Order: sequence, then C-alpha cells, then structure tokens
Amino acid sequence: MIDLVTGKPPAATRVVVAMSGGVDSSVVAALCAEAGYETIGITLQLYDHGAALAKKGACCAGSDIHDAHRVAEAIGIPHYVLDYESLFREKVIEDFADAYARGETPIPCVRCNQTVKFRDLLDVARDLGADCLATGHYVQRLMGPAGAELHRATDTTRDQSYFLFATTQTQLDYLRFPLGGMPKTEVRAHAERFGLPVATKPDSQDICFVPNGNYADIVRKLRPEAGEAGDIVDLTGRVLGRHKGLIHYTVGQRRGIEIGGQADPLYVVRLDPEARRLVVGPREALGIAATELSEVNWLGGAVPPEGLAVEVKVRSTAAPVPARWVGGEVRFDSPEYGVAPGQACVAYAGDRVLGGGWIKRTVSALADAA
Ligand SMILES: Nc1ncnc2c1ncn2[C@@H]1O[C@H](COP(=O)(O)OP(=O)(O)OP(=O)(O)O)[C@@H](O)[C@H]1O
Repeated sequence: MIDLVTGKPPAATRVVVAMSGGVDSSVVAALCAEAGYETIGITLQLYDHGAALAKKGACCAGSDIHDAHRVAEAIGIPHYVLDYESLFREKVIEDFADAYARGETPIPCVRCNQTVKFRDLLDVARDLGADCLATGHYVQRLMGPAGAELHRATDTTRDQSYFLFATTQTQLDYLRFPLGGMPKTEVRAHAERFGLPVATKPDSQDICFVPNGNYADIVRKLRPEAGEAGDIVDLTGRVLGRHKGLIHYTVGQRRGIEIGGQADPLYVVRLDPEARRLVVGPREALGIAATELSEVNWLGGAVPPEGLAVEVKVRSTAAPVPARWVGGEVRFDSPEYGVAPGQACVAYAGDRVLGGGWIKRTVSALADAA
C-alpha cells in the first residue's frame, strides 16, 4: 500500500496520474485506485508519431497512448488524452535542436518536465480539482522540517533525481512519486498482481522522440548548420583534420574523432559552432575547475548559502563529486572531467537534491587551455 500524503493532512482524495503507457505509471495508477483514491489518468500526446518518428517503447508514441487507455480500462478509472504536440515541439524538440546548434549537449527530458509535464499537466490536474499529481518517476518526495524535499530513489540504479532538478518547490508540494521507495522488481510484481496489460512491456529507452537513437537526423532537419563539416583543431588552433558536423560530438568524447597519426589520445575539449570548429586536446585539457550555471533552481531553502559545500553530478551517469556552490557558479574541489555545456549540474546533500542549473560555461583547470 502506498502513502501519497506522508505527513501531510488533509489526505488527498482525488489523484491525477500522469500515464505514459509504460509499466511504471500504470502501476502508479493501479496502486492509487487500490488505495481508494479517486484516480484519473491523463496521457499527453507529445508528438506526431508518424512512421518516421514511431519508436517502440517511447513514452509518447501512439501505441503507448493506446496502452495507457487499456490500463485505465482494466483498473476502471477515467482516462483522458491531451494533445500537447505543438507545445512539445516548441519547448522540447526545437530547444533540443537549438542546443545542438549552439554546440551544447542537451537533456530534453528535463526540458519536458520543466515545460510540459510539471507545468501544463500540473495546471490541468489542479483544474480537475485533484489534490495531487502522481507520476512514475523514480525519486522520493520526503517531508523535512521545512516541507517537501526531493530525494534520490531507494533503487539507485533507477534514480531519476538528476532529471528532476528543475522541479520547483510549488510543483514538488503538489507532486507525488509513489515508486521512489520501490525496486523495479517490486513494480513489475505489482503489474503482474494487477494483471495489467503492460506487465511485461519493456522499459522505454532514451529520448522518446528520437527513433533508434538517431538524434542527428532530427537536429539536421531542424538546424542544418549543426550537421555541416568543419575543421578539427588543437588547443593552439592548428588544423588536424575535418569533422563531419558538430552534432556528432560531445565534450569528453574520444572515439570517432577522425584524426590519425597522433602519438597520444585526443579528446573533444570544446565545440565552437561560430567557427564550426571542433577543438581537441589531451586528457589534462578536459579538467574543469568551475562551471557557470543558468536557470538555477534551488530546493534546499530560500537561497543557497554562499560557498556551501555540496556534492554535484554533472552528468546523469556521473558519480557525485565534492564542490562549492558560489552564487551561480559551482567550483569543483578537484578538476572534473567531461563537463559538457547543455547538461545539468545537480547539487546533493547526501540523497537530497538541493538544486541545480544548466551548465552554460566551463572554466578550464589548465590556465593555458582556457
Ligand atoms: N506522454 C506522457 N503522458 C503522461 N505522463 C507521462 C508521459 N510520459 C511520461 N509521463 C510521466 O512521467 C513519468 C516518467 O517518464 P519517463 O519517460 O521517465 O518514464 P517511462 O519510462 O515513460 O515510465 P513509464 O514506465 O511509466 O512509462 C512517467 O512514469 C509518467 O508518470
């Protein structure tokens, strides 16, 4: 049995569940209904899933809308599909392509949470008179002395807290994440127990609107300049070869840089879209001393205390490293590698998400490579 209202009277009675058609949010809906909440399922249609974009298992493809509907029917709850295609195109897909054109490595799932799921869907849930909006994200919302806090999922292999750094306190107050304390095996067991039609459906992969992981095709279609070839240069500007479009590279990458005859391995240090140049250098040149953040969202109190010691993650798969939070900047205790503009920098205190921002600019730890 789940408790959607931990420590928060009055108890929620009407719950909107964001149903993607996958097993996780389907189980959330079934658990809410079982717990006696008046449960309403909502699925967002996020893009036109024509033949070119259709992808099995993606969160917003047509078959998933159908799956969500079948689940809602099976558990006996009302289910609505809302068309958010144009908003999703503008705020998520166009933004994704723009970021690549700027030489960044974007994370569209965070943008989607920020601009669609936790904004418009949350408003819809309020309009429906719901007491909360529940999703299948693997994060925990725990009550602390000053209110709701965002924490890592107990199943650390599933934890999605990095992707939710932009959740505001107001949104967090209204959101519920019933799966945050459960291992995936337990979620699957619930799906079996409820006899859900999606019980054995595979987990969705990667970015929902990118078929077969081929994001370059989508970006090239929207921002052809990001796919144009240019020079590969070293830190001094010496031309070493040609690249096949900056879209294909990310900071820290070593494989797939087509320059032969180098004694030592070279890594992508920087993307320079204005000059259409790919700057490469030795591993030492990747060391980053600090990063400037934009659109900072802080959940650990009113404002971050200046110079606060935190642990930060600069990629979803990176281990947290010690740093100091100084204004809109994060200063790493020791050089951090593979810090790519466009990714998020998320600060933690233990398992709690304190806040985060987008990596805008990085400061090299090597004075002469700055
Ligand atoms: N198209 C959508 N409509 C409504 N809610 C969605 C949609 N896509 C995702 N969500 C919500 O966001 C949560 C996290 O989405 P994410 O894409 O990370 O997971 P997922 O693998 O699609 O999860 P699930 O197994 O629930 O499908 C989902 O569990 C669901 O609550």
